[in-house]
Formats: sequence, C-alpha cells, structure tokens
Amino acid sequence: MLSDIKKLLGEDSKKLRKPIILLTIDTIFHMFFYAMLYFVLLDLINDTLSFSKIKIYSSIMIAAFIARALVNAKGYTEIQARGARAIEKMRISLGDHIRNINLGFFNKNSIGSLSNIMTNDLQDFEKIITHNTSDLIKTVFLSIYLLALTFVIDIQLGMIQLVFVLIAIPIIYMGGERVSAIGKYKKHVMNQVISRMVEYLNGIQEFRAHNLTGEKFERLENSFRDLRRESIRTEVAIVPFVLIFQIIVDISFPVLLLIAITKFGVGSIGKKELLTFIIINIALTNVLRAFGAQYGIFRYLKLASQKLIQTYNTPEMSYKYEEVDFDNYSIEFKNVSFEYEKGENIINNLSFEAKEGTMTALIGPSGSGKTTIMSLIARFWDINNGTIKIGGKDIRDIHPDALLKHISMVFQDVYLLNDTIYNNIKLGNLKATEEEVIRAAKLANCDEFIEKLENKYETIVGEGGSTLSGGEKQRISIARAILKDAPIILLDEATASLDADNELEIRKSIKKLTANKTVIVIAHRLNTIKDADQIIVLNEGRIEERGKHNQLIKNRKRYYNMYNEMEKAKQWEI
Ligand SMILES: Nc1ncnc2c1ncn2[C@@H]1O[C@H](COP(=O)(O)OP(=O)(O)OP(=O)(O)O)[C@@H](O)[C@H]1O
Repeated sequence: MLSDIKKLLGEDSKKLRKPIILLTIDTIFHMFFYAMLYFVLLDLINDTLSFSKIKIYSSIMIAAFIARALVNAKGYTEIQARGARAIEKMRISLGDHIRNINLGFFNKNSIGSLSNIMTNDLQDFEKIITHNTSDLIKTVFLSIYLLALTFVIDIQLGMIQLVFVLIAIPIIYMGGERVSAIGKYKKHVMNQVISRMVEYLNGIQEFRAHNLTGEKFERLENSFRDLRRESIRTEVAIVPFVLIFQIIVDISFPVLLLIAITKFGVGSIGKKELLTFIIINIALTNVLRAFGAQYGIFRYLKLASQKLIQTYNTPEMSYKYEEVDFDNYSIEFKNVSFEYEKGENIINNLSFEAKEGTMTALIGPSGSGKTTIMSLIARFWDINNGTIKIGGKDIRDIHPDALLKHISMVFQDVYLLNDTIYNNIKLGNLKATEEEVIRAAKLANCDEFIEKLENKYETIVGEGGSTLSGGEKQRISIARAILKDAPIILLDEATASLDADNELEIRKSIKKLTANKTVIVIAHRLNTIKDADQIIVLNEGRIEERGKHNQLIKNRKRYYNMYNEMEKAKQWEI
C-alpha cells in the first residue's frame, strides 16, 4: 500500500512522513500508561507505594497525557491538511491525465465508473492517507513492539504468543481477500447506480414523453436495491473472519495467563515478570483487536487506489511537440483507416485534401463515418493506419491541446455550462475582453435574444443550457467559436428542425464564422452543399464520390439521389 501511495502522490507522499511519525510517537506515549500501571501494581504487591511515588507516577501520567494531546493534535491536523492538499492536486492531475487519454478510454469506462473514480475512489484514498494508514502503522508497530517485549520477559511465553498471532493473521488476511473480492463487485454496482441516475435525469423529458418514467425508474430502483444488497454483503463478509480473529486473540489471553501463572508457580519466572507479562498481554490483546478492525476497512479502501492507479497507467496520447505553428491550414488525409473496436473498420483507406480557406462538405448515410472524420481531425482518437496532416505536419506529433488551439468545433449537441451567458461565450477565449465577447455575440446573432433576457449577459443558462432553445444554444456556441477565431472550423450543421427565423440567424452567423477558414462541415442543408468547394460523399467509411455540386449532379450516382431526396424534403417543409 505504501508503494501505491508513493505512486499516486509522487513527491507529496514525503510530506506525509512527518505527521505519520508524530502519530507513531503518540503510541509510544500511550505505552507510558501501561508502564505506570506496572509500577503501581508492583509497589502494591511489594507494599512500597508511598505518597511521593504516587506523585511521581501521577506527574509522569499527566506529562504523557499532555504530550499525547499535543502530538496527536499536531499529527492529525497535519495529516488532514497535507492529505487534503495532496488529494486536491491529485484531482487536478487526474483530470489533466484523463483529458489527454485517447477517447477509447471513455468507451471502456462508463460515466458511472468515471464519476466513481473522481469522487468516491478519491475520497476513499483520502481516508486511507488521512486515517487508515497511520492507524494501521500504529497498530502494527505496537503489536511488534509488545510481542518483542514478551520475548524479553520469557522466550517460551513469547513463542506461544507468536503462535497465536501466526494463527490469527492468516484469518484476517483471508477476510481482507474476501472484502476485496466482494468490494470490487460493490464498486461495479455503485458505477451502475451512478450511470442509471445520470441516464434517468438526462432522459427524464424523453421518458415522460414516451410514458416510460415508471419503467425507467424501476431500472434505477433495481440498481439501488442491488447497491443496498452489496453494501450489506460487503459489511457482513468480513464479520466471520474478524470474529474468529478476535476469538483467537481473546483466547490467547487466558491461555497465556494460565501458562504464565504455572511458570510462576514452578519458579521459572518471578513476580515482576508475571506482572509485566499480564500488562503487556492486556495491551497486546487490545492492539490486535484494533488491528483486526482496521485491516478490513483498509482492504476495502485499498480497492480505490487500485482503480486510481489503473486510470493513471492508461497512457496519454503521445506527441513530439508541446506547441505548434502551422505554415498553412490545409488538412490532408492519406490512406487513413480507423476502428473504434478491434476488427470493425469504420474509416477505410480514406484519402482527401481540404485546402486552406476552402469548405469541404461531408455527406453520406447515417453511420457512414462523418462525425468520426471530425473527431479524427481534432485528434480525439488516433488513427490505426495512414496519416492526417495539417499544414504538412502529422497531427500525431502534436499535443492534443496544442492542436485544438487551431480548431473550433460547432456541433449539434451544444453543451453549455451552468453559468452566465457571458462566461459561456468567453470559454472560446478566456483572455477576451468584454467588448470582444459582445462583438462575437453580435456576429453570432445572439445579441438580440440576450438583450431580451432579464439579466442579459449575466443570465444563468441552467445545466447544459436547459433554459435556452436549441437554436439559441447553437448561436452561443457559434459566438464561442467566433471568439476563438481558429483557422480551422469543424461544423456539424443542425438537423433538428429549427424555426425559419432561427435557421436564418444561424446561417448568417455561420457565414461570418467560416469566412476565409478551412471548414469541414457535416452538411444537412442544400445551401451549404451547393456552396462547398468540395463535396465528399461517404459510404461505410469510404469515399464514394467527390467533387463540386454540378459535377456530382451530372454523375447521377448516390449524390444525385441524396440531393433529390433533400429537395423533396425541402418542398415538404414548405
Ligand atoms: N465512440 C464510438 N465507439 C464505437 N463505435 C462508434 C463510436 N462512435 C461512432 N461509432 C460507430 O462508427 C460508425 C460511424 O459513426 P459516425 O458517428 O461517424 O457516423 P455518421 O456518418 O456521423 O452518422 P450520423 O449521420 O448518424 O451522425 C457507426 O457505425 C457508429 O456506430
């Protein structure tokens, strides 16, 4: 475990040494009470307990008590403060790490499991470093110390004591193994609860619309029930092992006492040794009991650090350059192949060039790979074969953050933070001035609807932007992109039926956003397609046709058919 702590906390683990040492010193002071008890009992037996001796013993006890209080207070406050600071840093670095991992990681880990890692696992790990580790170190240290003292008093008694400990330890270890096994499943159930809760809350509108709230809530309720069952199972799992462990520890006391008294009877140990042994044995029994209880908790909490290490060990996307300047912003795909899951090729040997300052429209049936191409340009995923170059530079050589500085993305599903409209637009460029933010809002045709709101730019938009219409949200995301002013624009046009006003506003704002930029657009509208410098028709991750509108119409193939479909749909709308 200490190696886990070192691995996860890095340099910060050294800062925990001091409070742990302080808390261990506290246990040494704790021993003073047993020492005093020994002397008092000895004096009572020898009838030598005088008032002056009582004064000395009391003073030592009071001094030990004060020393304990001081050391304990210092140790606990330091370990809490340092632990909390270390965990805060870990949260940030874990967030950074996850940001730079290939998105495949999110495919393999559900929302529930990721939330669990970022909240519960980190909290459990915090408990390990702020409470559990020092308590365990204390009990282990004290047990060894007391056991060694037993050997000093009498080797035979020490050996018998050791036998009891050696029988008890594997039992508590087995209990720990059981807790680990069941705890893993409990964590899995916990992930499911969070995932279903997110699913329920996100989809509540949809579920209501389809009269599914009852069924979906039942799904959620079932996961709550599973969690309750697993929580009880985890708690109960350790009980038999702790009980047997404690029975062995408890039995060891009278057995050893009997043997010690017999030895005293036959004269192989003296009165002093017998007394010392009794006191040490009482102390050791208590310490071992505490160890048993702590160990179960420790094994459960330890699961958290394993999950955290696993996440840390997921490699980040590699890169050669931390920052990059491009000579130009042409995008080139050369024999690119890509699969999300092994054996399922989604993009097949794809080659095309989108020249700087031009607009490339991607069209094709659902699932043909349009969104995937966008994600590959932004390096959310790394390709399996071929190269993607921007301005002649392979994007795999560039840090994902550096690459994204040159790219603006406007997607259909706009996610807004639960913050003011102003701050949501400013996300495009955190260094932008107020005038720049308002200018971008005006260019994106947001200004008019924002001015109608009671708190204008200071209006809080609600989680995910729930208080705004789809069109308004999309315009805010366009304002963001205008503010960012990146030379490459990846744009997924809205398919959702926007009202005519909204559509017109959005079209105008997109025109301003995309002027003179390298634009890749998933096109759903005829105007966009007609205006594009190049149209790529995709099917099953392959280019089926490519060219300008007039050219493709003449070809009379898939594009011609799709275009006619769109025309018909347009007439229907009218
Ligand atoms: N994260 C993912 N993990 C696994 N498979 C995925 C993932 N995202 C997309 N796919 C699969 O890749 C294929 C291409 O999907 P993509 O979203 O690129 O298509 P699209 O042309 O944009 O479709 P649409 O027009 O419906 O948005 C689909 O079969 C889809 O199921």
